[in-house]
This record gives sequence, C-alpha cells and structure tokens, in this order.
Amino acid sequence: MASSRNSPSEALLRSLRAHVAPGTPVCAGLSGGLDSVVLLHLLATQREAHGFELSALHVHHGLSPNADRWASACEQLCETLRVPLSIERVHVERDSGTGLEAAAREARYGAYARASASVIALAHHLDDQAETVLLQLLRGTGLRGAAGMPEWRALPGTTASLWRPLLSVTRSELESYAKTQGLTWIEDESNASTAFDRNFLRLQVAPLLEGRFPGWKQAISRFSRHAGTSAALLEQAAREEGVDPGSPLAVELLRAQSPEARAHALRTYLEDQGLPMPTEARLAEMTRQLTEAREDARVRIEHGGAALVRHRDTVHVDRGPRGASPWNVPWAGEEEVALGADRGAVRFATATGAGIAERYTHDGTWHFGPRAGGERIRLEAERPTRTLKNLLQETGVPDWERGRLPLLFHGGALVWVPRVGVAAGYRCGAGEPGRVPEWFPGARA
Ligand SMILES: Nc1ncnc2c1ncn2[C@@H]1O[C@H](COP(=O)(O)OP(=O)(O)OP(=O)(O)O)[C@@H](O)[C@H]1O
Repeated sequence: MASSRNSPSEALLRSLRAHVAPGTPVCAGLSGGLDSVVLLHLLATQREAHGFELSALHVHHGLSPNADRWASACEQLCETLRVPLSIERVHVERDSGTGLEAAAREARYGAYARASASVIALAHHLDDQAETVLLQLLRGTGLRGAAGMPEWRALPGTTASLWRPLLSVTRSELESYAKTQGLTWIEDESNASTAFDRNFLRLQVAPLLEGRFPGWKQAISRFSRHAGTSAALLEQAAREEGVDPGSPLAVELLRAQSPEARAHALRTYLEDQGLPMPTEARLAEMTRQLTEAREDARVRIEHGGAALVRHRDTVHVDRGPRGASPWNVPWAGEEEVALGADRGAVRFATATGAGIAERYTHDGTWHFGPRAGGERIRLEAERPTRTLKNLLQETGVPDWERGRLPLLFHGGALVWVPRVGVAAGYRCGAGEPGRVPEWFPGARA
C-alpha cells in the first residue's frame, strides 16, 4: 500500500498552524469510530503546546441498536483524554425522502451548527476524499463536485468553520497510529454493507485500484484540488459579471454571447440559492424561457421545491407561500425580532412622531405572521380600508416577495406591512414616542 508523505501528527500540525489561532475553541465531531478517535487523540496531544480550547461532540442518532454503546465509548475516551464531551440526541426523519444516511448527516450538521465552538473538526481522510470524488464523478458531477471536500470552509448559518485536517492521511495510516497509541474504537456495522455505493467502492473497487495504481487516492486528491481551483476561478468570473448571492439575477446575464457563459450564470445563481442542479438540457430550456418571454409576461418555472420567477428584467426564487406552513412569531417590544427560517428579522427603532405609537405596544398580544389572503388595512384615517393585495400591487412589491412579507398584528388587527406602512389608527401623533419597524429580509435568525 502506498503511504502518504504525512504521518497523522505531521498533517494535523501543518493544518493546525495554517488555520487555528491559539485560544480558539475547537470542537471535534466524535463518532467513536477509528477516524474521529484518532483525530481527538491528536488534538488532545497538541492542545497545550498550541493553546486552543478542545471539546468534543457526539451526535446520538438513535438509529443503530448499538447507539448507546457508541455514546458510552465516547464518554470513556473523553474522560481518559480529559476532554469535555457533549452528547446531543437528534431526531432523524426516517421518511425524509432523501435517504436515511443523508437525513442523519443533516441532523449532524444541525448539531454542529448549535455547538458553541468556532471550529468544528471532522476526521475525514484521504480514502474518504478519493471515494467522495469518485462517487461524484460517477454521478456526472461538475467541477465543484469534483473538488471534493475542502480542508476548511464556513458552516452555513453560523460564524463557525468546518475543519478537516486529516484529508491527506490514509485510513491505514490512521489505523497504525491508533494501534501504536493503544487506542480502541468501534466498527460501524453499516460499513460492511455493499448496498451503499460508498461501501461498494471501498470494499470492491478500491482493492482492485490499489493493486494496479498504488497512488490512486493521492492522484484523485490532486485532481480534486485542480478542479477546486478551476471552480473558484469560474465563480470569480461569474461574480465579476454580476451574479450576486444576495441579489436577484439580471436577465441580461442569461443573454450572454456564449451558451457556456449563460449556463454558468444560471448555475452559479441556482447554487447560491441552494437549489438543485438541473440537467444540461433543462438548464438550456430554463434559460430560453427566462430570456425569450416578453418583458411584461409572467414566467414561472417550478424547480427543486421552489420556483424561478421573472419579474421585469430580473429573476428571483419564490419559495412560497404555496404549501408553506403558517407561522407566528410573538413581539413583546424587543428591539429586534428574528423571524426564523429564511424570513429575516424586523428591527424597531425608537423615534418621536413616527412609526407605531409606543403607548399601544405595551398591551395585548402582538405577533408577526405571513399573508393568508384577504387582509385589509386602513392607511388613511378618513378613507376606507383597502385590500393588502391592491396595496402591494400599487407599491410594486414583486410577486415573489409578497409571500415572504412578515405582517405585524395586534390581536387580530393588521398594524404594519413592510413596504406598505402602519395602520392609521396606530400611527404616532406629532411629538409622541413611537417605534419604527424595518424588515431585513436577509438577516439570519
Ligand atoms: N455521530 C457523530 N457524532 C459526531 N461526529 C460525527 C458523528 N459521525 C461522524 N462524525 C464526524 O464526521 C466525520 C465523517 O464521518 P462520516 O464519514 O460518517 O460522515 P459524513 O458527514 O456522512 O461524511 P461523508 O460525507 O463522507 O459521508 C467523522 O470522522 C466525525 O468527525
């Protein structure tokens, strides 16, 4: 078997120096299997010399009959290494539609996001990387997929980062380390089933490759780094053209000269929005529909549980309200209310003679909720109430945004609508203290 140039300790040290400043809270994802047991041991060995804070997190999925055994093995190891351990029980949706493995991974990533460390260390190694890239290639991936797992990346929705310091180390090198150090670990019983594609590659394909091309894992990993660099350069080109993760996509970019540039702009936008990648043929069809319709025509393309909507000369993603469940977030006078999911936040500035009169805000129940249809609001004291639907049309709030608007209610009365205003009966008089709400759709909960 070919051995990588790095021992596990050398690989860890190099990556540690590159990414982790002294004093940083580092939390190791600990399954109790070989890889993460070695990672935790390596980190524990380095923590004093390098001066970072170390903790561990075991996510208890409750799926395997041995789940409790895994958790107690983690407890024992952490006690020996004197590393504080949290065990988080998660609920894995068996019928999530994405498969059990993916659902468990999603639940695990949710637990990482809730951990209070700034760095989450994971023990993926060179064999994992080679298998991941091969699987991606077999599924017909693009450059980004071929780039495999990065050593360091942000954990979405948090200020934390995911760190994989052992990507250059083979599994057999980890095993030698574990044996030398007298470490014990638990074998995952599901690793033996070739019903999973990854296990099939590991158990049946890898030994054949190993016999013929002993450096295949390193070679694939090198290729994945080239793919990653190329993907980053292409992304930079799309950004320079004006594809921006926080903004709608300009239809103009879909009219670019070359079909490759058009496809790339739409792909980058879909990726930014977290939507699945369509086939080439479907992507071309989407581009055609979005660009060829008349400017005032309504174009709506259902895709990946959401819809791409063209509004004048831009494209947006509409994620509801069709099928979206009703939601309700109370307001008890706070300066800022996070609305959850991807609904952003509302901030209340204090003012004199503007916004909602402060005196009304102390009584009764206030809450935010979505449009349900049929809402009315009186904006001018002497005029009749108007339907929200008409008001939104007049103010030019695009279709795709209407379903996302957070409405503020006092009991059953509609008091405030972003982009529309405050109901006349609640508005501040001159010189009176008031609260001026403002919606920040992109703010994270
Ligand atoms: N139950 C768990 N609790 C905490 N961390 C875990 C757990 N399972 C796995 N990890 C962490 O994730 C790393 C990778 O494990 P594994 O390959 O099983 O997970 P994965 O996220 O599904 O990765 P892949 O994308 O390669 O399938 C482990 O080395 C460990 O650091």
